[in-house]
Amino acid sequence: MASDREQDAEIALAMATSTNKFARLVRMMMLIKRWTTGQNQQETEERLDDRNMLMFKFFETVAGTKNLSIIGNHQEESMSWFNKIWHLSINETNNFYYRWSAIVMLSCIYNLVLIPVMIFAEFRQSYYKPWLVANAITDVVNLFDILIQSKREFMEDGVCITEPKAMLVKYFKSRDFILDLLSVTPSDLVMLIFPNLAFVRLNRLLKIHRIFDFMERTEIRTNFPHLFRLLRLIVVCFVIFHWNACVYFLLSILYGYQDSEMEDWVFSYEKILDPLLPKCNNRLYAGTCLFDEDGLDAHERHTYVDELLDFWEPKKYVREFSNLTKKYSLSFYWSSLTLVNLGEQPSPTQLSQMLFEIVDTLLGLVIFAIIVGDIGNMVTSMNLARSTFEEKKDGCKRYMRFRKVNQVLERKVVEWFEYTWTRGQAKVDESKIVEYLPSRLHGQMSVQIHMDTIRKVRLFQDCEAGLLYELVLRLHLQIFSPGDYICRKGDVGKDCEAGLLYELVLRLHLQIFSPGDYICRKGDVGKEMYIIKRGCLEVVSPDGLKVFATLNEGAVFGELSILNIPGNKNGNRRTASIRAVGYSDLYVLTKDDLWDAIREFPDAKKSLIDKGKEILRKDNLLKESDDEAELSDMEIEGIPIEERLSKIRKNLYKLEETINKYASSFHGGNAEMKRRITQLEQRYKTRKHSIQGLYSNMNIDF
Ligand SMILES: Nc1ncnc2c1ncn2[C@@H]1O[C@@H]2COP(=O)(O)O[C@H]2[C@H]1O
Repeated sequence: MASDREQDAEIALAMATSTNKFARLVRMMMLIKRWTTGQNQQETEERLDDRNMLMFKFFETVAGTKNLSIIGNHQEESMSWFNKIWHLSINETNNFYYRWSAIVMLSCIYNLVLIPVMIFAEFRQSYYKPWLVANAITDVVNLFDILIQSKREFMEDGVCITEPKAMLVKYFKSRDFILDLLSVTPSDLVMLIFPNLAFVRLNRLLKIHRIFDFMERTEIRTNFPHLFRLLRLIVVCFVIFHWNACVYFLLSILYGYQDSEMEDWVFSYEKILDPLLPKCNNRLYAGTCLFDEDGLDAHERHTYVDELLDFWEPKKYVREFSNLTKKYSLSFYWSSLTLVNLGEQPSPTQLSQMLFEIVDTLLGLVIFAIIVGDIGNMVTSMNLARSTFEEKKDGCKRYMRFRKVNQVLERKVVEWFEYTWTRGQAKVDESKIVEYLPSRLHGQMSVQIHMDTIRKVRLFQDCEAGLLYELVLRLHLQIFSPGDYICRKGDVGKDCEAGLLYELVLRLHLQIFSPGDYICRKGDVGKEMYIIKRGCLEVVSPDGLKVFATLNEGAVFGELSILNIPGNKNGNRRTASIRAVGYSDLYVLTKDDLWDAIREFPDAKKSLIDKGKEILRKDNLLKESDDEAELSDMEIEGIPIEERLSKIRKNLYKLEETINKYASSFHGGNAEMKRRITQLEQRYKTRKHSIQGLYSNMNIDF
């Protein structure tokens, strides 16, 4: 029969691999049953008896096994309790540290809220003992936090340091250690003599930075950043209002609020009376519970006010609130009104009251500005994706109307916008994310997203993993509208003219010229060709006096100098000057773009060159030659041989630079490595005995 352990392993394995939910549920039940009937009791007891393991198990339970590490894990069983704790290291990016930060944050917030509340005598009297117990718990958390902090891994020269002593030294030298130490100083002992002096615990607030630390971590982790920021703002406002309310009440105590009246600046019971409520529900029992005003003028109520009071006297009751509630709520009300600069409270009469009001007003202004700014930022960033999308969509619509795009195409574009928005595609800018991420992470992400899809492609099924990885990195998503042709028969060879025109159109961009502007001058090196979208242009002599021809909408010019026509007497120089007559909109196509496009269309290229030759021949600018066939292939390809050579030269320089860079970084790395090995050797020499002791404890031959 298989052992319990083997059976558990089998069950667990089956659970992990099974896709059937019901089967998983049944197996889970079996496991729980086996556990509750104590089949593993002996094993469990053995484990619990092992005191050495208890402490580590605690960490394991809170953190999950993967979150903590012990140097030399394989020796874990034989290590003593102290050794296990000593060699423990905590990575601050893992879940354990995050959860622990949450506990420390709660303890800080507890102190932040409860310390000033002790100003209220009623609270002190009612909750003194529970308060002391809770204080003790938070103090234990703070003490334990010192241990956790001293076990935090850190980075040095890009290396994660997990050596116990190094972690300890790093923490002891830090500012956090001083704050942590001061915050656990037992200042509460003063309360043995003065039990009401809750403010002696103020040193606990030195750990307040842990609240901000936790908030930062949460902001990075959360999937609802806006909601989190809103909650954070509310909590911060509450804490500030709360402290201000407690200080207000402290001043009220100092000025003696017991005999104060409605008009006094300090707290007064007269300002917050218990509310009077009707005993009966006047909406349900209108007949018996509502004063009958039939035949009376409701505007003249003062004439029958006594009657009204007599009617309500037996039907009313007082909803009593405790003094603590009244004191706190009125103080909080005062504090919030003052801090948001609404005022409307009795004016201060004493110097300290005035100072407090001034400080509050200034603080209120700052808080108000921060709140307004924060909420403004939040709203802007919440709507950023939407507004960017709207801007693009509206811009596109305006453009289509301006360019008089037909309605069918316009509708299609709008539908495409709608589709990309509803599918979430428009809400993220994938290209920017790719730019931002390091290439390795981008690779991992692409593998996650696309690998499943690419594996399904029959063509790639037997490919090496490396090739698939390379392919996945190069994939990008494109959305097509219903009815769109993704490709058409005959596109593959790319030798049809329509295909070339399509390629060219994609590369065109618009330029507008003013009347009298020269688009190009005779003798310039040609780098672009032009298509007239709108306007009128003239082919003129270099001095601009003689007009050879007029070019109108739809005409093309500037192609002769960029086609590299074999035998062109002007080479790559302009054969004439072109001047705009009125405002002219021209589509510009660069030489590189033209050649990029026509390289794939050999027939179209030949016909373009032939047309160019015809024009040149007419103007006697073509050098007819029999050995045309001998012309360099490279020249026909579009890039003259000199240009190619200079490109090769440039690439060689670049290669040389890169090799030099890598060589120098290799030498630098070597030196650094040598330095570190020497350092390590020195460290080993100074701590030889302790290291040998440690390894002998772990039963490793040394
Ligand atoms: N006589 C002409 N009639 C019309 N267009 C011309 C004439 N001569 C030159 N061109 C155009 O003007 C352009 C000037 O630059 P390119 O030589 O590159 O190409 C030239 C032709 O496209």
